[in-house]
Amino acid sequence: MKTSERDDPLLVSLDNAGMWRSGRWLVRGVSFTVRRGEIVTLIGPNGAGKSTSAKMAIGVSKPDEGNVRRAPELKTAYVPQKINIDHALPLTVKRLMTLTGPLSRRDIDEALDSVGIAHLAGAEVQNLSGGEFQRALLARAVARKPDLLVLDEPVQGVDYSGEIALYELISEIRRRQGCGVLLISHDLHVVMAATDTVVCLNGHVCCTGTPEAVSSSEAYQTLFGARAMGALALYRHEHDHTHLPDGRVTSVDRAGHAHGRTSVNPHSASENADAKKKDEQDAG
Ligand SMILES: Nc1ncnc2c1ncn2[C@@H]1O[C@H](COP(=O)(O)OP(=O)(O)OP(=O)(O)O)[C@@H](O)[C@H]1O
Repeated sequence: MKTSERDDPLLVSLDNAGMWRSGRWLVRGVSFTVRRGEIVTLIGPNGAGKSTSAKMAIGVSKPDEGNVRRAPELKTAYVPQKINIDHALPLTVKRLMTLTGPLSRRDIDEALDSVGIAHLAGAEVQNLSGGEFQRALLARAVARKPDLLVLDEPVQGVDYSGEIALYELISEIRRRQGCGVLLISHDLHVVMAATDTVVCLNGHVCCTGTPEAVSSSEAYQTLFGARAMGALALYRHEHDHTHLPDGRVTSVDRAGHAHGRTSVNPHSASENADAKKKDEQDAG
């Protein structure tokens, strides 16, 4: 369902949010919303401000301009990009679950079961595979039954088939718990198909849109397998603006005339290698 058609309760909304640190704008003009039951994916090159925007969304960081509004008593769970674990100390999966706060045995068992690793409760965290580790982190987050689940690069260190399985799991968690999901993706072009809204960041919101499943692409079916077509979607976006040194952007209309304003443009998803090349140039 498109975001505009939704009337589910609003969990968080960013309105022109910006953060100033170390003498520069890390991000500026960031606006998006996440509603209950909605999956919003932030994409963008390294350093684009994805984590910064997610941190403003959950209230870990305060915006220096603009507004961030959260639903009253919003319960968020955040799975960060990096977790420092001292591998010199033995740590079981079960213990990892309660490192940041107590949980009942039942909640632990249910959460591990829901992500398919109940059998690894007593396993040492340092021996887990990439996919198992990400599942353990997910279990720790969902055990607290959040309204908003924020996942920073949840498929890192996971191969494509593991990535597809994790995306299916995230969709299932959203369906079962009815929470909103804010996902940060490491990939500029492939997002989980269940994503309702993609927000492309590059210091500001470059564009937003709804991804469409690419079922006709033979190349992608070969690359990811038929099952992937249900879980992944390509996201094509065109950048039609120039970045200004103060963090603002100048948009350019079809006739090539420049306008000094922040641009937010909706685009649809489809396969396009040229767009990929252009994004990588923009990212540089
Ligand atoms: N507290 C801070 N002080 C100064 N600069 C910061 C701070 N936090 C982040 N940055 C910088 O802000 C920019 C955006 O960082 P952020 O982590 O949000 O990017 P990202 O899009 O999540 O990147 P990646 O894909 O590499 O994880 C980076 O250039 C980063 O170095």
